[in-house]
Amino acid sequence: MNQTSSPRIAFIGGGNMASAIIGGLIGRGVPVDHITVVEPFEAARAALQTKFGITALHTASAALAGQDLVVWAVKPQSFKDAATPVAAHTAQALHLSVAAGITTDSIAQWLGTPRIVRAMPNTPALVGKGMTGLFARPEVNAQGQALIERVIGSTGQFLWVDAEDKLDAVTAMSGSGPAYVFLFLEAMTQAGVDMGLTADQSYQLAVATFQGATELAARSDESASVLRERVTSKGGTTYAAITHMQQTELPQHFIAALRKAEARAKELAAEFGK
Ligand SMILES: NC(=O)C1=CN([C@@H]2O[C@H](COP(=O)(O)OP(=O)(O)OC[C@H]3O[C@@H](n4cnc5c(N)ncnc54)[C@H](OP(=O)(O)O)[C@@H]3O)[C@@H](O)[C@H]2O)C=CC1
Ligand SMILES: O=C(O)[C@@H]1CCC=N1
Repeated sequence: MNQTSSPRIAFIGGGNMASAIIGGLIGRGVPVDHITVVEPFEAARAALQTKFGITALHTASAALAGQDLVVWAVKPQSFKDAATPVAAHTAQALHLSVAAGITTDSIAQWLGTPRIVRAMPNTPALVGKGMTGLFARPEVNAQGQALIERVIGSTGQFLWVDAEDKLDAVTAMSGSGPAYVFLFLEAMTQAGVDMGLTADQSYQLAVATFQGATELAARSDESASVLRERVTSKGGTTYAAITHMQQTELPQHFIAALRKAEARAKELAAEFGK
């Protein structure tokens, strides 16, 4: 495995999450001919060709031999079936799974190797603003971890967790999190339209507000609650909105929703693991 030139990376599954990571890698200069994708779904193969100029394989083949890294980006329910034809060619590779819930014990059993890192990325990886939680099994050495950091680092930020089950919390937070933000954007846009703005104006205001507020939080030493209070003039407009949100227990509902996502990650492990 060469740490100085671009690694050879195979993706098993070429859907939404694989495309987001591939977009990040290509954006950071990884040559397209170092990326191999196995993807049975014709429309997904066509999308990879159009977006990245990648001709994906229909099924696993000897072309998978000699890869530095195999990235598992299939749905949790497809993982076990997908593993068998790939395992025959990739015993020497390091493996990186992004599948929600599926444990490295299950994956090690299916692939016949314990050299596995589990990751929970998110779709902003596509624009280099991803956030990925990582967990390495003890069998993955420092060189393997450095390769993962290089690959995932090309898609944005990452953090390592010291226990595998913490990835279920990461899944509920940053893995699923972009969908929560998009839901808020949809609701804010609808509110703007209801108040007489055009849909385009409302969407621009909503997106810019998230961008500005999160950038302010990222750069500030102050907590989110202090930043919130600074917007909330006593008896003013924000106060009216925040009071309604608190009285209707929006924060509690939001927290409960994230716990549902965490619980679902654990269910996926039980349903589709070994
Ligand atoms: N989307 C996201 O934001 C995130 C997703 N993840 C994880 O990433 C994984 C993929 O999710 P996502 O990209 O959204 O799903 P997608 O359905 O978009 O992509 C998965 C792709 O894998 C293909 N596939 C199915 N079976 C095989 C096989 N045997 N060999 C190769 N490819 C196969 C599917 O084809 P077909 O449709 O024909 O089955 C599909 O195109 C999941 O495990 C998910 O938990 C993690 C973090 C964030
Ligand atoms: O919804 C899911 O199950 C996947 C995992 C995190 C984001 N998407």
